[in-house]
Amino acid sequence: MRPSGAWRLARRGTAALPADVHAELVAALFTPVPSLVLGWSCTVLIAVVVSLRTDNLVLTAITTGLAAIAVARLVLVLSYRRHPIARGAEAATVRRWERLWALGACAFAGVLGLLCLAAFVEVDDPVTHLLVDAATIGYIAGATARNSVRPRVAIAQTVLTLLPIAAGALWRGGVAYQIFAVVTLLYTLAAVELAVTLGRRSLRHRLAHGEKAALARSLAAQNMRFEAALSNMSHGLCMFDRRGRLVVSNRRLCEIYGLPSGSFRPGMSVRDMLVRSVEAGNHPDRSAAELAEFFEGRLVGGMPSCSKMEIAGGRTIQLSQWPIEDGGAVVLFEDVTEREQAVARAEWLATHDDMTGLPNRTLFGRTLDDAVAAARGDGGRFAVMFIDLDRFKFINDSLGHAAGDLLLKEVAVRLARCVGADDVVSRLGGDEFVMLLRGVHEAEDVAVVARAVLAAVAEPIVVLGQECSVTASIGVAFHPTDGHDAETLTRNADAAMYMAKDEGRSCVRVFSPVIERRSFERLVLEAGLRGALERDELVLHYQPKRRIATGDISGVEALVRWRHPALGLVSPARFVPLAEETGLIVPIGRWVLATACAQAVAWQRQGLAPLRVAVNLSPRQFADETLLADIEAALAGSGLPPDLLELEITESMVVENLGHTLPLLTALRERGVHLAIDDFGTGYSSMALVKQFPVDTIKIDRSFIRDVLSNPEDTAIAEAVLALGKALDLTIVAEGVETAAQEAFLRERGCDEMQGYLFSRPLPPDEMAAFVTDYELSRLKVLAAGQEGTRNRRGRTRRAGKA
Ligand SMILES: Nc1nc2c(ncn2[C@@H]2O[C@@H]3COP(=O)(O)O[C@H]4[C@@H](O)[C@H](n5cnc6c(=O)[nH]c(N)nc65)O[C@@H]4COP(=O)(O)O[C@H]3[C@H]2O)c(=O)[nH]1
Repeated sequence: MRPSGAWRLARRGTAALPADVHAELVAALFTPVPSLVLGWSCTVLIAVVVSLRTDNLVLTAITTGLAAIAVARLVLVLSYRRHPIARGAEAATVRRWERLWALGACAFAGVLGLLCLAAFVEVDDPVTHLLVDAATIGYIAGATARNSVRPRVAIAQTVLTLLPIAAGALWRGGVAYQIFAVVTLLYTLAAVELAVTLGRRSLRHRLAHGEKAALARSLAAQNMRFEAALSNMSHGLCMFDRRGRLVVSNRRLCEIYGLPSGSFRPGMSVRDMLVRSVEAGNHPDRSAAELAEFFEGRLVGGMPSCSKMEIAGGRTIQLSQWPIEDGGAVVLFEDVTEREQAVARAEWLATHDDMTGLPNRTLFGRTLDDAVAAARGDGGRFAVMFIDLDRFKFINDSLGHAAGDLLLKEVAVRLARCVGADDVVSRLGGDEFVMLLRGVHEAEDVAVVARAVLAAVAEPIVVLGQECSVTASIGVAFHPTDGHDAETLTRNADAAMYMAKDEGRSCVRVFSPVIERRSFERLVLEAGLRGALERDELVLHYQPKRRIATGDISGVEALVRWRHPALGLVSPARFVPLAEETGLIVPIGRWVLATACAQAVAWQRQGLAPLRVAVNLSPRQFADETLLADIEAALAGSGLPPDLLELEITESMVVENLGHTLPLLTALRERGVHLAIDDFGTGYSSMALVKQFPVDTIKIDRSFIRDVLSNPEDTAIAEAVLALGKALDLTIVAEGVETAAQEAFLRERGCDEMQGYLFSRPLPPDEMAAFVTDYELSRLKVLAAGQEGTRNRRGRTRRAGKA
């Protein structure tokens, strides 16, 4: 059998002892005090008796020394009582007390031994010998027991006292004394063995006790750490035994369930715990019995599992449970409400438009995919409606993004009101919305929704105190005729929407092969437009205007064209809206201004009379802050006098941002540039506002001129604009005049100028110069012919008079 740790230590010296054990052993030497004092007193008393009885000087002297040592030891013991070895005392202190004790003990034993030896040598009295021997044996018996905790001291005392007795007995001689000496020696050996054995035993005992105490201390520390860890855990925790009884739980568990700390006590059943939780109002719609059924099955002997529990206040608690070896389980509770909400928010954001709350492109795509898949099974028909706000970019640019956002939010609310519960409205981004209309089969079904959408969007919207009006252009594609997948359907509805925009906006177009072709063309145009300026593919044509009363040319309008390498000469009606959307209109417009001004000067240099050149401005260009600088640069670069430049703007451009427009128009006017309102009658046509603008000319849109003779409404509008022009002393130009009858109508009502195919189509610069020259020549000829005719008539009259 291997010796235990204590046994091994007992055999080693002080240095190998743990400090606390050594301190305890040394402290044991000094207690109990009464037996000590009694032992010493008895020994000294017998020594005194022997001295008095024998009246021997040597014995008296030794007795005096013994008494002095006893007193010194008593002082030492009393001093120790005042300053006992404290817990955790330094090793040096312990060693000092041990040394002092050993010194006192050995001195006392040595002098006692000397007394015994002297008694045998000096006195021939068996009674004396018996007295000293009895006193010594008694002292040694007590000393061996007390000093066994430090066996070396015990052995030293035994040897120092008993060996002199044995030596004295031998010296005395005689059989009895010799037997006495031998017995004393044997007794010495027995006492030494006893001291060693007791010493080892007591050391073992103390070491074991020390180990136990250390273990207990470490367990207590571990418990404290466990308690601290339990209390400070961010998770709630509880442990159940195999009968489903609570073994331990922490404070956080009570916090999670809003219960006072200590509500869950060891020994409670799951059911008891759930009753507490139900009473606290955590489970408004579930009973403790229901909940317990759910838990108990999982707890005992269950598998590791994770589940979630919704509790009152919209909170979510995640429960993770693990079985433990003895058949019980540990359950961790985590309040995952915030995490769940963050995940839900992230998921929502990934699938919704944050601003309007509508499904975004991703979710709409998925919904449409599902609709396609479902329709594939039952051959169902549904429609995708693409909605784009007209002139939204202008509102955004002029009123600011905050206003634009508010407008989009309001539009989203209105669109949602136009559809049924099964339909979906989504915002794809910017001002683009798309709808999935499930319950529609015929174009007429869609038309009902489209009309509702147009009306809802057109209702004026007040944003940031400003009333705004927007319209919508709508494109529709049907499943399965216009596409068999989500992407194609959306793309074709988008193409139809562009068609609606091209055809005047605020209308609906259903996808068709024509639209498909146009949308392809649009893609081609979009791809080429960016480099058209650099590749020098843009050209200007000019259309002359004529004063109706006099017949002379009042000016020309510059109209841009794009010489597309594949599509030929592309009309501005097709690419200007595209340029407007992409912002390319700003550099294109800058080029038009510079080219038109330079051309006007070039014609003059060719010998033509000065012609005022009119240039169209687009909304985006008009809102661009470089416009004034661009105009000044065009005038300065060409040398054209400012009054020979006219800028054509639409009513809406002016009206929609008066704050920006009025100062700009005033600045242009101050520089002498002419201003004309184009397409008058198609927009706001607010007479009051026109009065405020520093404009020179109003152009009646050609859509009113086309049927001015046959459509009473168009007649009324044209007459009203002419009356307004007269009242405000503005020049009125009629656009799109194609017939002499239209011109006659306009002349009769006092229209100032006309522009249209009747007079001339837009012409390239050279042809324009030739046209003007020819026209002036023909006018001169007509004038000359008129004068010749007059002369001939006068001659005939004179001749007739003479006759
Ligand atoms: N049916 C018919 N049409 C006639 C008649 N007389 C003239 N037109 C057409 O009417 C348009 C007049 O220009 P607009 O109203 O300013 O309308 C212009 C203008 O708004 C825009 N545009 C043209 N050039 C520019 C430009 O340089 N910058 C900007 N921003 N827009 C331009 O494109 C529009 C269309 O220009 P165009 O295709 O050149 O079409 C021109 C012209 O060719 C007629 O008797 N009958």
